[in-house]
Amino acid sequence: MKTRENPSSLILLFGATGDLAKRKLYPSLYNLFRKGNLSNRFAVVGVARRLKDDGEFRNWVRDSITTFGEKADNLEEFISHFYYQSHDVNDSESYKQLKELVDRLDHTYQLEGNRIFYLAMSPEFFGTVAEHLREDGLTNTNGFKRLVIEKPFGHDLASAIELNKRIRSAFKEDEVYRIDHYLGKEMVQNIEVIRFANAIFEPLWNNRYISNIQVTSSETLGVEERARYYDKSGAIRDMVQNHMLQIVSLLAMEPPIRLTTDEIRSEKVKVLRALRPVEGEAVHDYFVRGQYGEGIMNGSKVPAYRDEPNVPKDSNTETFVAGKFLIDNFRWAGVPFYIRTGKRMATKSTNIIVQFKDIPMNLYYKNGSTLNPNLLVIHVQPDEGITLHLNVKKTGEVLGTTPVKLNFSTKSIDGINTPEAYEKLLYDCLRGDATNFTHWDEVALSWRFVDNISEVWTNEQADFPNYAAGSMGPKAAEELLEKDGFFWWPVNF
Ligand SMILES: NC(=O)C1=CN([C@@H]2O[C@H](COP(=O)(O)OP(=O)(O)OC[C@H]3O[C@@H](n4cnc5c(N)ncnc54)[C@H](OP(=O)(O)O)[C@@H]3O)[C@@H](O)[C@H]2O)C=CC1
Ligand SMILES: O=C1O[C@H](COP(=O)(O)O)[C@@H](O)[C@H](O)[C@H]1O
Repeated sequence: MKTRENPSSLILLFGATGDLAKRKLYPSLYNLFRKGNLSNRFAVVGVARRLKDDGEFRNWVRDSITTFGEKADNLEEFISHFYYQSHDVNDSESYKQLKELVDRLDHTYQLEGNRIFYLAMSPEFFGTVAEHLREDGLTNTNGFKRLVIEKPFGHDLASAIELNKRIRSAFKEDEVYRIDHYLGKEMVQNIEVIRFANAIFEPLWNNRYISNIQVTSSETLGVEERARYYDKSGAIRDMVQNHMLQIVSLLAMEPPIRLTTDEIRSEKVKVLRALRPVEGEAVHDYFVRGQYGEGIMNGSKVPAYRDEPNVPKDSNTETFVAGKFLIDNFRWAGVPFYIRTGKRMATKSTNIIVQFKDIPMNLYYKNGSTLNPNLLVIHVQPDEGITLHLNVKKTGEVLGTTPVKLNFSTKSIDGINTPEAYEKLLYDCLRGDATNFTHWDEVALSWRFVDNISEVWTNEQADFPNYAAGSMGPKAAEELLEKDGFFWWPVNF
């Protein structure tokens, strides 16, 4: 057991009866516990409005783990650390009671005043809760205090600034852990290692050798039960402002001088500062939006976005975005970074394809044949690994070449499933490592970029739907690359 090196902590979880807590947070915490990555000195206080006592709450947590996680022998021991308070976060009086409970558990479990406040609830409450935590003395502690905050962090730059002000009235920047769960994914974390630990890639990682980079994050699911949130957000705010721009930052950043949180984040910030703004009419040249119509998926008919529950029949919200980013610095001048993401697409897949430039001259030219470009594919999900596409001699021929793939899969080397993103991020937070959480500067710069696009799209009614559920998005997304002489490589290439 590694428990001794892990700090004790009380985890105060707001939104304890919600979907995220049930599907991700309890199973992840339990995984940490059963692997010895959570100190035995911990307690979880769940907060939500629903009336429950500790026993009912523990049943809820147990159910969530047996349904969505992996069960093991010490599940009951784990669950005995859970407590519940029924509490409306707008009700000022409840925080006093909460403080009493927290102080009592602090003493019982010898938690040394260490506190993690996790806001797994609708963003409209983030500011209110943070302020109450300060006003009612919950943040007044001798141990560490950390605020984990779910996305979305604001709806645009102005609302993000406002929210940040409220949060910062109670927590310092280095106490705020803004979750972007893509930063917890194994292969997203691997981008830095692939780049900075391999002599064969680092010297080529620039505009002299790379022609373009493509990042695809396609989903097969539709909007599900989340239309009330999603229809006000759309894919640009839901996926591009955070996950896609984070991936682009990691792909484009300069090597940090050392692997500290501040150094890594500051290199990512520089990329976001170097993003060429896309505004006004240029939005139409650089970005494509789409909304799914009805279609066939897995042999069954699925409805159009506008026919999903709680979606207005004339919704102008995009469920698909493709875009081209240009990064105006010495390393990347002239190299397009293409991204696309959408719901109800043909396949669930996230991957990154780095396309290298053609060699200066083809010695193996035969009957009009061309050499395939070298590609480095980083498979983020569902498979995790990398594939390097090369050309080799075609056996038995003098001039013939054939493409081959060198494959690495994390499963083949580790033989186990890599931990779920939330498990890694919770672990980082417990240890006080904020590297894989987004700094305020990253959030602000991302909104600044995205706001220009949203503004144009909000003011123009789109001709939706423009792609069928089960396809890879609208035709205009293909044309975005074709006009630059490229095409989207297949996602599972
Ligand atoms: N679900 C997911 O997969 C993902 C979610 N997120 C983010 O996580 C956050 C939570 O999402 P999700 O779990 O899906 O949301 P849910 O709507 O499922 O859960 C909301 C939670 O907040 C509680 N709640 C609502 N109003 C109040 C109130 N006034 N006072 C106290 N508690 C309240 C609800 O409990 P009760 O009704 O009992 O009060 C419930 O526990 C959001 O920011 C979302 O964007 C991010 C990525 C993925
Ligand atoms: O943050 C979000 O991400 C999910 C996709 O996450 P993944 O880990 O399954 O790729 C997306 O469905 C959701 O709309 C968005 O809010």
